[in-house]
Amino acid sequence: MTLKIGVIGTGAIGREHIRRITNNLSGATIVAVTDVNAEAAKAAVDNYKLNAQVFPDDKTLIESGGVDAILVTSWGPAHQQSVMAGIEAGKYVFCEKPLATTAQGCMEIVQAEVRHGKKLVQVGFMRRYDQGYQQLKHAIDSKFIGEPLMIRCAHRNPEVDDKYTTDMAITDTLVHEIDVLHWLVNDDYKSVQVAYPKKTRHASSHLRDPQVVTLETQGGILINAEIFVNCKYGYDIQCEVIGEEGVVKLPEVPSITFRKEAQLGTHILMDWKQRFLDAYDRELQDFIDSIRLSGEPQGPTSWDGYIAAVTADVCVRAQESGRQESVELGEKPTLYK
Ligand SMILES: NC(=O)c1ccc[n+]([C@@H]2O[C@H](COP(=O)([O-])OP(=O)(O)OC[C@H]3O[C@@H](n4cnc5c(N)ncnc54)[C@H](O)[C@@H]3O)[C@@H](O)[C@H]2O)c1
Ligand SMILES: O[C@H]1[C@H](O)[C@@H](O)[C@H](O)[C@@H](O)[C@H]1O
Repeated sequence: MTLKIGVIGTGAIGREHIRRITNNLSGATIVAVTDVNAEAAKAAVDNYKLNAQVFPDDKTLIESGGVDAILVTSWGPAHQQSVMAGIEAGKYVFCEKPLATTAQGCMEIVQAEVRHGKKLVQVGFMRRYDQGYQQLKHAIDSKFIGEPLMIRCAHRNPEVDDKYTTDMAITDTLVHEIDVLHWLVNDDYKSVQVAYPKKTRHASSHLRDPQVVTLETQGGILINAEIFVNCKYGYDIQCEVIGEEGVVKLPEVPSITFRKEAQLGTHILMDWKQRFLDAYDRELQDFIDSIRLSGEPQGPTSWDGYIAAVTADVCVRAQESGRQESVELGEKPTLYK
Protein backbone atom coordinates (compact mmCIF):
# COMPACT_ATOMS: atom_id res chain seq x y z
CA MET A 1 0.00 0.00 0.00
CA THR A 2 1.14 3.54 -0.74
CA LEU A 3 0.95 5.73 2.36
CA LYS A 4 -1.30 8.73 1.71
CA ILE A 5 0.11 11.80 3.45
CA GLY A 6 -1.44 15.17 4.29
CA VAL A 7 0.96 18.06 4.96
CA ILE A 8 0.05 20.69 7.58
CA GLY A 9 2.30 23.70 7.02
CA THR A 10 3.91 24.35 3.66
CA GLY A 11 6.71 26.65 4.82
CA ALA A 12 10.43 25.96 4.39
CA ILE A 13 10.73 22.48 5.86
CA GLY A 14 7.21 21.48 4.80
CA ARG A 15 8.14 22.13 1.16
CA GLU A 16 11.49 20.36 1.60
CA HIS A 17 9.71 17.27 2.94
CA ILE A 18 7.13 17.42 0.13
CA ARG A 19 10.00 17.54 -2.36
CA ARG A 20 11.83 14.58 -0.84
CA ILE A 21 8.69 12.43 -0.49
CA THR A 22 7.69 13.21 -4.06
CA ASN A 23 11.11 13.01 -5.75
CA ASN A 24 13.51 10.98 -3.59
CA LEU A 25 11.56 8.53 -1.45
CA SER A 26 9.31 5.57 -2.14
CA GLY A 27 6.07 4.20 -0.71
CA ALA A 28 4.21 7.45 -0.03
CA THR A 29 2.37 10.18 -1.87
CA ILE A 30 1.16 13.64 -0.84
CA VAL A 31 -2.62 13.76 -1.29
CA ALA A 32 -3.55 16.78 0.85
CA VAL A 33 -2.02 20.05 2.04
CA THR A 34 -3.02 22.95 4.24
CA ASP A 35 -1.44 26.14 5.50
CA VAL A 36 -2.88 29.18 7.30
CA ASN A 37 -1.47 30.96 4.28
CA ALA A 38 -3.71 29.37 1.64
CA GLU A 39 -1.58 30.80 -1.17
CA ALA A 40 1.47 28.97 0.19
CA ALA A 41 -0.46 25.68 0.20
CA LYS A 42 -1.64 26.21 -3.40
CA ALA A 43 1.87 27.19 -4.48
CA ALA A 44 3.27 23.97 -3.00
CA VAL A 45 0.75 21.91 -4.99
CA ASP A 46 1.65 23.77 -8.20
CA ASN A 47 5.41 23.84 -7.71
CA TYR A 48 5.75 20.14 -6.95
CA LYS A 49 2.97 19.16 -9.41
CA LEU A 50 1.11 17.31 -6.67
CA ASN A 51 -2.14 15.48 -7.18
CA ALA A 52 -3.31 16.86 -3.85
CA GLN A 53 -6.32 18.65 -2.43
CA VAL A 54 -5.89 21.96 -0.57
CA PHE A 55 -7.81 22.06 2.73
CA PRO A 56 -8.70 25.18 4.75
CA ASP A 57 -7.21 23.81 8.01
CA ASP A 58 -5.72 20.80 9.80
CA LYS A 59 -9.07 19.62 11.16
CA THR A 60 -10.80 19.35 7.78
CA LEU A 61 -7.71 17.74 6.26
CA ILE A 62 -7.62 15.06 8.96
CA GLU A 63 -11.39 14.52 8.96
CA SER A 64 -11.55 14.20 5.16
CA GLY A 65 -10.72 10.52 5.59
CA GLY A 66 -8.38 10.64 2.61
CA VAL A 67 -5.07 10.48 4.51
CA ASP A 68 -3.29 7.66 6.36
CA ALA A 69 -0.69 9.97 7.89
CA ILE A 70 -0.08 13.66 8.54
CA LEU A 71 3.16 15.59 8.35
CA VAL A 72 3.10 18.44 10.88
CA THR A 73 5.44 21.14 9.62
CA SER A 74 3.61 24.25 10.75
CA TRP A 75 5.25 26.61 13.25
CA GLY A 76 5.92 25.16 16.72
CA PRO A 77 2.96 26.60 18.69
CA ALA A 78 0.49 24.97 16.22
CA HIS A 79 1.97 21.46 16.45
CA GLN A 80 0.11 20.18 19.51
CA GLN A 81 -3.38 20.82 18.14
CA SER A 82 -2.63 19.00 14.86
CA VAL A 83 -0.87 16.07 16.54
CA MET A 84 -3.74 15.60 19.02
CA ALA A 85 -6.31 15.73 16.21
CA GLY A 86 -4.24 13.20 14.24
CA ILE A 87 -4.03 10.76 17.16
CA GLU A 88 -7.74 11.11 17.92
CA ALA A 89 -8.52 10.22 14.29
CA GLY A 90 -6.09 7.26 14.44
CA LYS A 91 -3.73 8.77 11.83
CA TYR A 92 0.03 8.30 11.79
CA VAL A 93 1.85 11.53 12.57
CA PHE A 94 5.29 12.76 11.61
CA CYS A 95 5.82 15.96 13.61
CA GLU A 96 8.75 18.31 13.18
CA LYS A 97 10.35 19.45 16.42
CA PRO A 98 9.04 20.66 18.80
CA LEU A 99 6.35 18.05 19.43
CA ALA A 100 4.69 20.77 21.51
CA THR A 101 6.11 23.99 22.92
CA THR A 102 5.55 22.96 26.56
CA ALA A 103 6.33 19.82 28.54
CA GLN A 104 2.66 19.72 29.58
CA GLY A 105 1.62 19.79 25.91
CA CYS A 106 3.98 16.91 25.11
CA MET A 107 2.62 14.96 28.09
CA GLU A 108 -0.94 15.42 26.79
CA ILE A 109 0.19 13.94 23.47
CA VAL A 110 1.88 11.02 25.26
CA GLN A 111 -1.30 10.37 27.22
CA ALA A 112 -3.47 10.51 24.10
CA GLU A 113 -1.19 8.02 22.36
CA VAL A 114 -1.15 5.72 25.38
CA ARG A 115 -4.99 5.84 25.40
CA HIS A 116 -4.94 4.95 21.71
CA GLY A 117 -2.82 1.92 22.67
CA LYS A 118 -0.39 1.99 19.76
CA LYS A 119 2.48 4.24 18.67
CA LEU A 120 1.36 6.61 15.92
CA VAL A 121 3.80 9.50 16.27
CA GLN A 122 7.38 10.06 15.11
CA VAL A 123 9.19 13.29 16.01
CA GLY A 124 11.57 14.85 13.46
CA PHE A 125 14.81 14.44 15.39
CA MET A 126 16.76 13.63 12.23
CA ARG A 127 20.25 13.43 13.75
CA ARG A 128 19.52 9.87 14.87
CA TYR A 129 19.45 9.00 11.16
CA ASP A 130 22.80 10.62 10.38
CA GLN A 131 25.37 7.97 9.47
CA GLY A 132 28.04 9.58 11.65
CA TYR A 133 25.87 9.50 14.77
CA GLN A 134 24.79 5.94 13.87
CA GLN A 135 28.46 4.89 13.77
CA LEU A 136 29.02 6.50 17.17
CA LYS A 137 26.00 4.63 18.54
CA HIS A 138 27.22 1.35 17.13
CA ALA A 139 30.63 1.89 18.77
CA ILE A 140 28.95 2.60 22.12
CA ASP A 141 26.38 -0.22 21.96
CA SER A 142 29.02 -2.76 20.90
CA LYS A 143 31.27 -1.66 23.83
CA PHE A 144 34.04 -0.75 21.36
CA ILE A 145 35.16 2.05 23.71
CA GLY A 146 33.98 0.33 26.90
CA GLU A 147 31.63 2.29 29.15
CA PRO A 148 31.12 5.90 27.98
CA LEU A 149 32.28 8.35 30.67
CA MET A 150 32.20 11.80 29.10
CA ILE A 151 30.94 13.55 25.98
CA ARG A 152 32.30 16.77 24.55
CA CYS A 153 30.24 18.42 21.87
CA ALA A 154 29.83 21.70 20.07
CA HIS A 155 26.95 23.19 18.07
CA ARG A 156 28.25 26.19 16.15
CA ASN A 157 26.34 28.36 13.67
CA PRO A 158 28.16 31.06 11.70
CA GLU A 159 25.58 33.67 12.73
CA VAL A 160 21.96 34.20 13.76
CA ASP A 161 19.56 37.07 13.16
CA ASP A 162 18.45 39.67 15.71
CA LYS A 163 15.29 37.75 16.55
CA TYR A 164 17.36 34.92 18.05
CA THR A 165 17.20 35.12 21.86
CA THR A 166 19.25 33.57 24.67
CA ASP A 167 16.65 30.85 25.44
CA MET A 168 16.59 29.84 21.75
CA ALA A 169 20.15 28.58 22.19
CA ILE A 170 18.41 25.83 24.15
CA THR A 171 14.97 25.45 22.56
CA ASP A 172 16.01 25.89 18.92
CA THR A 173 19.66 24.83 18.87
CA LEU A 174 20.73 22.59 21.78
CA VAL A 175 17.45 20.68 21.43
CA HIS A 176 19.12 18.54 18.73
CA GLU A 177 21.90 17.51 21.17
CA ILE A 178 19.35 17.00 23.95
CA ASP A 179 17.63 14.39 21.81
CA VAL A 180 20.55 12.68 20.16
CA LEU A 181 22.83 12.38 23.21
CA HIS A 182 20.49 10.46 25.53
CA TRP A 183 19.68 8.15 22.61
CA LEU A 184 23.40 7.70 21.93
CA VAL A 185 24.24 6.51 25.45
CA ASN A 186 20.87 4.89 26.35
CA ASP A 187 20.60 7.00 29.48
CA ASP A 188 18.34 9.69 30.92
CA TYR A 189 19.36 13.15 32.08
CA LYS A 190 19.69 13.83 35.79
CA SER A 191 20.77 17.47 36.00
CA VAL A 192 21.87 20.46 33.93
CA GLN A 193 23.84 23.62 34.50
CA VAL A 194 24.55 26.55 32.16
CA ALA A 195 27.62 28.80 32.19
CA TYR A 196 28.35 31.85 30.08
CA PRO A 197 31.93 32.34 28.90
CA LYS A 198 33.16 35.74 27.73
CA LYS A 199 30.62 37.07 25.23
CA THR A 200 31.54 37.34 21.57
CA ARG A 201 31.40 40.87 20.13
CA HIS A 202 29.44 39.40 17.20
CA ALA A 203 26.33 38.62 19.30
CA SER A 204 23.43 41.09 19.47
CA SER A 205 23.09 43.09 22.70
CA HIS A 206 20.26 40.86 24.05
CA LEU A 207 21.97 37.51 23.31
CA ARG A 208 24.36 35.59 25.57
CA ASP A 209 26.69 33.81 23.16
CA PRO A 210 28.48 31.41 23.55
CA GLN A 211 26.98 29.22 26.28
CA VAL A 212 28.25 26.02 27.84
CA VAL A 213 25.71 23.50 29.08
CA THR A 214 26.76 20.68 31.38
CA LEU A 215 24.36 17.74 31.43
CA GLU A 216 24.78 14.81 33.77
CA THR A 217 23.05 11.51 33.05
CA GLN A 218 21.48 9.16 35.61
CA GLY A 219 24.43 6.81 34.99
CA GLY A 220 26.96 9.59 35.74
CA ILE A 221 28.11 10.45 32.20
CA LEU A 222 29.13 14.11 32.10
CA ILE A 223 28.34 16.00 28.89
CA ASN A 224 29.93 19.32 28.04
CA ALA A 225 27.92 20.99 25.26
CA GLU A 226 29.05 24.29 23.74
CA ILE A 227 26.51 26.38 21.84
CA PHE A 228 28.11 29.17 19.83
CA VAL A 229 25.74 30.65 17.28
CA ASN A 230 27.91 33.52 16.02
CA CYS A 231 31.14 31.57 15.56
CA LYS A 232 31.57 33.17 12.09
CA TYR A 233 33.69 30.48 10.47
CA GLY A 234 31.00 27.90 9.58
CA TYR A 235 28.29 25.44 10.62
CA ASP A 236 30.13 22.96 12.75
CA ILE A 237 28.72 20.03 14.71
CA GLN A 238 31.23 18.21 16.88
CA CYS A 239 30.74 15.23 19.17
CA GLU A 240 33.36 13.16 20.94
CA VAL A 241 32.56 10.30 23.31
CA ILE A 242 35.27 9.35 25.78
CA GLY A 243 35.00 5.77 27.08
CA GLU A 244 36.92 3.50 29.43
CA GLU A 245 38.78 1.83 26.52
CA GLY A 246 38.95 4.56 23.88
CA VAL A 247 37.46 7.61 22.23
CA VAL A 248 35.12 7.95 19.24
CA LYS A 249 34.41 11.14 17.35
CA LEU A 250 31.75 12.23 14.85
CA PRO A 251 33.28 12.21 11.35
CA GLU A 252 33.91 15.52 9.63
CA VAL A 253 31.67 16.33 6.67
CA PRO A 254 33.43 14.87 3.59
CA SER A 255 35.09 17.55 1.51
CA ILE A 256 38.07 17.76 -0.81
CA THR A 257 41.34 18.87 0.71
CA PHE A 258 43.07 21.63 -1.16
CA ARG A 259 46.63 22.77 -1.51
CA LYS A 260 46.68 26.38 -2.56
CA GLU A 261 48.70 29.51 -1.84
CA ALA A 262 50.91 27.80 0.71
CA GLN A 263 47.96 26.24 2.54
CA LEU A 264 46.64 22.70 3.00
CA GLY A 265 42.94 23.00 3.78
CA THR A 266 39.41 21.67 3.59
CA HIS A 267 36.04 23.42 3.33
CA ILE A 268 33.51 23.79 6.16
CA LEU A 269 29.77 24.15 5.50
CA MET A 270 28.17 27.52 6.20
CA ASP A 271 24.47 26.56 6.04
CA TRP A 272 22.88 24.16 8.55
CA LYS A 273 20.39 23.06 5.89
CA GLN A 274 23.18 21.21 4.07
CA ARG A 275 24.52 19.31 7.09
CA PHE A 276 21.90 16.58 7.63
CA LEU A 277 20.37 16.23 4.15
CA ASP A 278 20.77 12.43 4.04
CA ALA A 279 19.39 12.13 7.55
CA TYR A 280 16.16 13.91 6.55
CA ASP A 281 15.71 11.47 3.68
CA ARG A 282 16.41 8.49 5.89
CA GLU A 283 14.12 9.56 8.77
CA LEU A 284 11.14 10.03 6.46
CA GLN A 285 11.82 6.84 4.52
CA ASP A 286 11.99 4.97 7.83
CA PHE A 287 8.67 6.55 8.92
CA ILE A 288 7.04 5.37 5.68
CA ASP A 289 8.65 1.91 5.66
CA SER A 290 8.03 1.07 9.30
CA ILE A 291 4.34 1.96 9.01
CA ARG A 292 4.00 -0.09 5.82
CA LEU A 293 5.89 -3.06 7.26
CA SER A 294 4.95 -3.13 10.94
CA GLY A 295 2.04 -0.69 11.33
CA GLU A 296 4.05 1.40 13.81
CA PRO A 297 6.68 4.12 13.32
CA GLN A 298 10.06 3.07 14.78
CA GLY A 299 11.75 6.49 15.06
CA PRO A 300 11.89 9.04 17.91
CA THR A 301 8.64 8.80 19.89
CA SER A 302 6.29 11.19 21.63
CA TRP A 303 8.13 10.24 24.82
CA ASP A 304 11.37 11.46 23.20
CA GLY A 305 9.57 14.70 22.30
CA TYR A 306 8.51 14.95 25.95
CA ILE A 307 12.09 14.31 27.21
CA ALA A 308 13.34 17.08 24.92
CA ALA A 309 10.70 19.53 26.16
CA VAL A 310 11.27 18.77 29.87
CA THR A 311 15.06 18.96 29.51
CA ALA A 312 14.90 22.18 27.49
CA ASP A 313 12.66 23.77 30.16
CA VAL A 314 15.16 22.81 32.88
CA CYS A 315 18.05 24.19 30.80
CA VAL A 316 16.22 27.51 30.40
CA ARG A 317 15.65 27.55 34.17
CA ALA A 318 19.37 26.84 34.66
CA GLN A 319 20.23 29.70 32.27
CA GLU A 320 18.38 32.02 34.62
CA SER A 321 19.45 30.58 37.98
CA GLY A 322 23.09 29.77 37.16
CA ARG A 323 22.64 26.73 39.42
CA GLN A 324 22.56 23.01 38.78
CA GLU A 325 18.92 22.07 38.16
CA SER A 326 17.39 18.57 38.28
CA VAL A 327 15.58 16.91 35.41
CA GLU A 328 12.45 15.02 36.56
CA LEU A 329 10.76 12.93 33.88
CA GLY A 330 8.37 10.74 35.85
CA GLU A 331 7.52 7.15 34.94
CA LYS A 332 7.95 6.12 31.28
CA PRO A 333 4.71 4.51 30.01
CA THR A 334 5.13 0.85 28.93
CA LEU A 335 4.16 1.80 25.35
CA TYR A 336 7.63 3.38 25.01
CA LYS A 337 9.74 0.73 26.81
N1 LIG B 1 14.45 19.11 12.22
C1 LIG B 1 14.99 20.23 11.79
O1 LIG B 1 16.19 20.33 11.60
C2 LIG B 1 14.15 21.39 11.49
C3 LIG B 1 14.60 22.33 10.56
C4 LIG B 1 13.79 23.42 10.26
C5 LIG B 1 12.58 23.57 10.88
N2 LIG B 1 12.17 22.65 11.80
C6 LIG B 1 10.89 22.83 12.49
O2 LIG B 1 9.84 22.78 11.53
C7 LIG B 1 8.81 23.70 11.86
C8 LIG B 1 8.57 24.63 10.67
O3 LIG B 1 9.76 25.36 10.41
P1 LIG B 1 9.96 26.17 9.03
O4 LIG B 1 11.38 26.58 9.01
O5 LIG B 1 9.41 25.39 7.88
O6 LIG B 1 9.02 27.43 9.31
P2 LIG B 1 8.25 28.35 8.25
O7 LIG B 1 7.87 29.57 9.00
O8 LIG B 1 9.04 28.47 6.99
O9 LIG B 1 6.93 27.52 7.90
C9 LIG B 1 5.87 27.32 8.79
C10 LIG B 1 4.59 27.28 7.96
O10 LIG B 1 3.52 26.86 8.82
C11 LIG B 1 2.39 27.66 8.50
N3 LIG B 1 1.47 27.62 9.64
C12 LIG B 1 1.56 28.26 10.83
N4 LIG B 1 0.54 27.90 11.63
C13 LIG B 1 -0.19 27.00 10.96
C14 LIG B 1 -1.36 26.24 11.25
N5 LIG B 1 -2.00 26.39 12.42
N6 LIG B 1 -1.82 25.39 10.32
C15 LIG B 1 -1.20 25.27 9.12
N7 LIG B 1 -0.10 25.96 8.78
C16 LIG B 1 0.41 26.80 9.69
C17 LIG B 1 2.95 29.03 8.16
O11 LIG B 1 2.04 29.81 7.39
C18 LIG B 1 4.21 28.63 7.39
O12 LIG B 1 3.94 28.48 5.99
C19 LIG B 1 9.28 24.41 13.13
O13 LIG B 1 8.67 23.83 14.24
C20 LIG B 1 10.78 24.19 13.15
O14 LIG B 1 11.32 24.14 14.46
C21 LIG B 1 12.91 21.56 12.09
O1 LIG C 1 16.53 26.14 13.66
C1 LIG C 1 17.90 25.96 13.45
C2 LIG C 1 18.18 24.48 13.19
O2 LIG C 1 17.53 23.69 14.14
C3 LIG C 1 19.66 24.17 13.14
O3 LIG C 1 19.88 22.80 13.07
C4 LIG C 1 20.44 24.76 14.31
O4 LIG C 1 21.81 24.58 14.10
C5 LIG C 1 20.17 26.24 14.48
O5 LIG C 1 20.91 26.73 15.58
C6 LIG C 1 18.68 26.50 14.65
O6 LIG C 1 18.49 27.89 14.77
